[in-house]
Amino acid sequence: MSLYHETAAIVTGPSTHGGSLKSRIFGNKDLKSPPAQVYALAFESSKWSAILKEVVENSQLLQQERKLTPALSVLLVHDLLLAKKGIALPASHGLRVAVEKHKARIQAEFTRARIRRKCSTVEALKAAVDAQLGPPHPRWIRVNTLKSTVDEQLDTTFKGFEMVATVEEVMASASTGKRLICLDATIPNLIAASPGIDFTKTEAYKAGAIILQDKASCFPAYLLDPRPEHGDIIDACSAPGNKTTHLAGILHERGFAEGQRILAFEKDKQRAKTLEKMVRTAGSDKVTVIRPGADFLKTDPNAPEFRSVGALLLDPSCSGSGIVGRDDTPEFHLPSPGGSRSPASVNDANPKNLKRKRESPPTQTVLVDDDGKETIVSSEQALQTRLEALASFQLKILLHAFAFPAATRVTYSTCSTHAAENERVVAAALRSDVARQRGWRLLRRDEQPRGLREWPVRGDPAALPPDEDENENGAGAGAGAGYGGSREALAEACVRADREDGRGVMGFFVAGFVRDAKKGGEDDDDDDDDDDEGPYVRDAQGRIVRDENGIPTIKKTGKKAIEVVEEIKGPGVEIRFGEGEPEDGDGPFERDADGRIIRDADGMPTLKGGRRDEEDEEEGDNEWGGFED
Ligand SMILES: C[S@@+](CC[C@H](N)C(=O)[O-])C[C@H]1O[C@@H](n2cnc3c(N)ncnc32)[C@H](O)[C@@H]1O
Repeated sequence: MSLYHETAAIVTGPSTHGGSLKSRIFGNKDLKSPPAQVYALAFESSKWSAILKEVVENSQLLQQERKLTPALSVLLVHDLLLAKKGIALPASHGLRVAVEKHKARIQAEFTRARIRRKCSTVEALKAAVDAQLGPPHPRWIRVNTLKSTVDEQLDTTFKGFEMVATVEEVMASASTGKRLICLDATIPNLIAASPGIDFTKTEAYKAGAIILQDKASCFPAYLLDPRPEHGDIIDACSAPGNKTTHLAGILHERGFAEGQRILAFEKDKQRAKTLEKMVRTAGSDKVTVIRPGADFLKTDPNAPEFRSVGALLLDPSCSGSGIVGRDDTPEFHLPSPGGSRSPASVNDANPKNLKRKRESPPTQTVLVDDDGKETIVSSEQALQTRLEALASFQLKILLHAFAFPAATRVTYSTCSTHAAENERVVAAALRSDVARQRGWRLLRRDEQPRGLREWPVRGDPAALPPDEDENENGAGAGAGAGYGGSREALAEACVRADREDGRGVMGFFVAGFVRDAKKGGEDDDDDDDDDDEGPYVRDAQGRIVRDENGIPTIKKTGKKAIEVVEEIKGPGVEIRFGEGEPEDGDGPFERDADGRIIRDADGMPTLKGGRRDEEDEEEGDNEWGGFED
């Protein structure tokens, strides 16, 4: 089968089978033609197909040449008009002859299509067609400080490039063919280069001195801001290793503390091999301990090996909806076999209309997450179900990280644009027991490293329900219930990147969490729950399940909390549920100045009035942690 027949089968096959165009082509073992050639023809023809459909229909090609199918006609006419070497078939091949016979008419229709779009040259038409794909993205190159410096790279890899001041100038060079670079103003050691330049053949790339990494993907390690005093750093979801090696680069510049390591978890053994290769090439293998096939969620945060873990970077699997070029293949427009003349669809070249087209929900989309799991999203409901499953896993990872006893910094990131995987996961994490007991809070914008403090694209407050603490003006009443402040404050602390806003980045989200090491550590009296989620039974969303009187059930015993309280409370202690705070608002036990329950040497709480709870001791139930959710 020829290149054209194979490509026609791909572009007309169901796009929901086999994932993105790239994976459908490169994963197709039956292809006879080189996959790269099939991909280039499929992609470029799709990009031009709205115009080519018009040309084929208006030239009546399909009526004249009955053996041509609509898909074949678009592919062949594409190469006839736009490929440097024309149709890639021998001159006597039937398909080539069938199209070239009508060359004059086809070219005349192409000229008419161009003029209808008010493009004075073919170059101008090409630029209009490229505009369909949104702003061109620069090549982002992170200089790996373990192996090189920006100055060294400017003198070698980027010799001959012209330095400009802004990324907008770099992006604009897509149409001029100039080779431009600029030093990024947000992330240290990051360079933006003109779109379309292939750096994978350079010596620096092969040696691991430069790493191709989108600017937004550099946010998490920079926000985590790892330092020698943080002890071991966990990268919980590491492969392919962009952020693992970035962490190593930052720590290298600051100087690793004696024995300080990066512990890199990767559940997928196959992906762990890529991680190993990347870590080795980047020269960070001596400071990185890779756990191939290890599930971060199965680690015991209190295990001695994690005693000195001070910071964790969490970049879990997500829907990947922010990734540039993952499934951005333009629609393939087929000409009508009947040859009805196309209306002069000038709107197809109007970038405004094209953008609207891209944004309108596709009839059927395939979500491909980092685990390679594909979900056909044919309805809003199917998308919501997938997002809920991802968000529940992402929240679990975050709460697990909060439980590491010495941890004081955590970053949570996704390459998703969905609030369900982003702001809402952050809000749910802040509402969790483990966050409250250990004192985790968001790293405010004014506390972030300068580059991200100044980065203007922030979280979306509208994506969040009002906080329990928030008054009707939207102002937060302070920490405590809910996520401890206003929606605006939470959103301001979150960092987003928008792939459509002309800053040349992929869609991304990151938030940082910090806590005071003294609160909720191993010795903290309040921190005696069964697991990360506290002592009460919870629903799938992590909310405490209460009965009609507002009474929670204790996980360990299966008893209603009131029954236990009845068991442990002494005479005269009145506890009211469902009306807010019991008694004076602090519960029945004595508390210290910081509000923590006072316990004796055996860990038993002391009831107000001085009585230690005997029955509780008899039951052997010393897990009681008060009334806080
Ligand atoms: C978004 S990717 C990470 C990208 C990576 N941080 C980078 O910048 O190169 C998510 C990765 O997490 C891995 N993963 C998912 N769940 C995991 C778990 N429970 N424990 C460890 N790794 C996990 C997936 O296999 C996938 O390789």
